[in-house]
Amino acid sequence: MATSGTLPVVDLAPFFTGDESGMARATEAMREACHTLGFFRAVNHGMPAELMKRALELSAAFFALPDEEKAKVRPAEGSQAPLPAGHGRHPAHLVDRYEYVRVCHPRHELNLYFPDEPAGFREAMEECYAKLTELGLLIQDILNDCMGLPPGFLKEYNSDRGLDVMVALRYFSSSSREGEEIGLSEHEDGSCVSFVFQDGVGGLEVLKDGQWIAAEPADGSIVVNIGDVLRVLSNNTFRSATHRVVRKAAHRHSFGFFWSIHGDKWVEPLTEFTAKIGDAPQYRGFKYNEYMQRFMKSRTDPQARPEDAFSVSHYAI
Ligand SMILES: O=C(O)CCC(=O)C(=O)O
Ligand SMILES: [Fe+2]
Repeated sequence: MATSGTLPVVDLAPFFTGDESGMARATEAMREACHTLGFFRAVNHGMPAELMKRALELSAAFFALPDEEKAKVRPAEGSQAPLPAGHGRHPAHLVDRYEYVRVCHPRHELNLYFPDEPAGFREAMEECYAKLTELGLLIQDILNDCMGLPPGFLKEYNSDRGLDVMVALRYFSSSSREGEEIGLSEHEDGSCVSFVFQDGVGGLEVLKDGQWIAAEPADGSIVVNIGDVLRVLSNNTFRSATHRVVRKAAHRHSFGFFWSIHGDKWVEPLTEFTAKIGDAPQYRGFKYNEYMQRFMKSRTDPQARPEDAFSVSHYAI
């Protein structure tokens, strides 16, 4: 399989030109990547390279503002919002070293804290959100095929876009002090599927067979990874790989987009991966909200010790 850096590459161009045999090849490449690594690099994905570059530059300009400016879009301490939009930083007790601006769907009432500065940042974020949503729909359809599900199954199961979230991130440049190498600690994503585009600095790494492999930056491409929801639905056929970000000599900027599901949805291994093929389910079912709350708490709760970290294996049978 083609690789760029170390990730498998999936060329989505055929889905825009209608080339049937190209679509079949891309679907096969995606299936293989989801089975073996849970990560791939999408190219010709429909998201304009100019937009990604502009959004990354504007986010860098935002993060370079003095803290008083960034504080204007920071939710109040103790905000009750489930996913407070706006500016924030890694929890102080963690080894992680990053800051972020989180936005929900542009029409969502949680977006109370949306930066006005620098000029054009808000518009670029909204454009990215819209384009990533289109890409999410396309990838979801292809994944539906990869999983051998009835046509339109995932689209119907996951028809609510209210919990999707986009995050502009800045990881702080490395420090010479020991124990401070990490930008974002190792984790699996709680999404259905996640999307990342990044500047040229690098630092995203994926765990494969006990080895960290670098997801090197490649201009214009988007890193796509499987989250825990698809891992459970597919009864572990699709991998939701552990990944992390290590700090580099320069600040690193990236955008993450997390394609989620409605909080009331029930998540359990689908019969296509269990009864219909004579396999036992490897997870018991759960309501997505319950999982998400525990997942978020494990990543942000100041009391949490790393060894207490919650993961989807909590539901493993
Ligand atoms: O910034 C990145 O490259 C990855 C971010 C990530 O893994 C996450 O936010 O879950
Ligand atoms: Fe992640």
